[in-house]
Amino acid sequence: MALVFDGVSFRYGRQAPVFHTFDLTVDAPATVLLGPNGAGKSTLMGLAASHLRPAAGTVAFGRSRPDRRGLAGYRKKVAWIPQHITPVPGLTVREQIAYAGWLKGMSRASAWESSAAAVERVGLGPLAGRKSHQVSGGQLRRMGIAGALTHHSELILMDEPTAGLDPQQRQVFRDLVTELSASLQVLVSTHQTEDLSELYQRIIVLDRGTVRFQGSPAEFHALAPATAAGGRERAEAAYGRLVGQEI
Ligand SMILES: Nc1ncnc2c1ncn2[C@@H]1O[C@H](COP(=O)(O)OP(=O)(O)OP(=O)(O)O)[C@@H](O)[C@H]1O
Repeated sequence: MALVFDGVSFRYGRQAPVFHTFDLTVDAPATVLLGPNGAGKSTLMGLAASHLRPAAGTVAFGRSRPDRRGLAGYRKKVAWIPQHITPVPGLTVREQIAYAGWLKGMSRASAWESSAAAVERVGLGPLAGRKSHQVSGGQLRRMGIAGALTHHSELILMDEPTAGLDPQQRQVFRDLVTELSASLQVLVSTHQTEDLSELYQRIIVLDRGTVRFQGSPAEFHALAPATAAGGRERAEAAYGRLVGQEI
């Protein structure tokens, strides 16, 4: 299914617009969003998550729209995993995962039942009974993903999911993105260039509210000079050509 921005304009208060009649279609199983500080990545994620409202234009996921009538249905399909998930005091990891399903309109019983598979899928089975305030930042983010899986999200938005994680937790996340994108869609904003071609079918480079590049990892790497060697070096060189700076 496609996440479509059609003629979207957005500004914070009276500041200059972050997006002006912005068009974008995101339809690959796994897409990565790159861009320098202030490019508009978080704003784009906020609009896609329906936490921010465009002043003009529309955002849609398939036939679902975050308008007054469709908002609850849209938020069930499109899940947003912020960098910082807040543990709910007193709840265990599995209870908080089930709670996420209940918040999206599932019955307690079906949310609890559905959370069993979700907790295993993100590798938190051994921690299911632990209080959610007693797990690490990376585990909390995986708990957020399990909540999205509990209510059967079809698109998961992840804002800098690996920021601040150690190499082992980053690898856990990379494996999870690959596994998730086999059955649903993921859109990840990141500053990490490692493994782009292994993880994502589509790369988008955003700069000052404009799409500078959208294409496959092979097309992205082809922008790098022939002298650039490995995958990461090619990605950084390609990015530098597009936005005039390093990632
Ligand atoms: N809450 C806010 N209020 C006012 N201006 C904001 C707010 N959030 C972002 N901005 C501005 O909107 C523009 C886009 O910011 P945004 O956070 O979307 O970029 P970003 O690509 O996510 O940057 P970073 O990589 O630094 O997180 C920037 O000029 C920023 O200063």
